[in-house]
Amino acid sequence: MTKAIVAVVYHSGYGHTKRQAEAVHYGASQVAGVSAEIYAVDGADAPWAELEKADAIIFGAPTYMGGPSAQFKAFQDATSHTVFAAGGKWKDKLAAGFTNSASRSGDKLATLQQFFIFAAQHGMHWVNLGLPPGNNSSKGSEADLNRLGFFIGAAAQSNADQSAELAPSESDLKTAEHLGARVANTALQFVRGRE
Ligand SMILES: Cc1cc2nc3c(=O)[nH]c(=O)nc-3n(C[C@H](O)[C@H](O)[C@H](O)COP(=O)(O)O)c2cc1C
Repeated sequence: MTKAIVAVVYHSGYGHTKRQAEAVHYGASQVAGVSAEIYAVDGADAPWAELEKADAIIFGAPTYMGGPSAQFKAFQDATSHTVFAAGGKWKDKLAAGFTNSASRSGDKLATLQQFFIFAAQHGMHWVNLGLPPGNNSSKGSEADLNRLGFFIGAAAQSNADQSAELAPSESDLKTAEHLGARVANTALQFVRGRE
């Protein structure tokens, strides 16, 4: 049976984005034939060998000051040496992204766009969220999948005064699961196609 490896690599300062990352990982792990892995990173100390083996890498970080957290950006910057200059080790892998922040927008789009550019620099193929926007009509609600209305990746919102046990919302976690499953299914298509 065809096997594909999907790696989730993320940073979380206070645990909210960790919960989102775990939901992405869970979604990927539910797809038959996929081995799903999850790694927390903080700067250049990262599982480079494991990431090189993955067919898809899903990037995640909280949005801090309108971009990925500095800890995750330091991980990204380290790939200049460990991945790019080392021979384009991530070329033709799949990529996707997710982010979480306190405000409903909070400039999360800037973080996801930054991940997209980062993936393109490595020659990776970007997988978008693939869900219609939720909660954008009189019949919508906060329980809708993709309630924040993103297309490029998965977004989550965590109230600034709530701990990671309470936020992000169930709908945001389900949206994250959807992204993980979508990337996993797409990774299987790519692996089968290459075979
Ligand atoms: C340094 C810093 C900068 C932040 N900047 C933003 C921001 O630009 N937009 C926003 O909506 N929330 C911002 N927040 C709130 C966090 O995104 C929010 O608390 C998030 O849930 C933290 O995720 P974490 O628990 O995974 O670290 C910021 C928080 C910190 C600590």
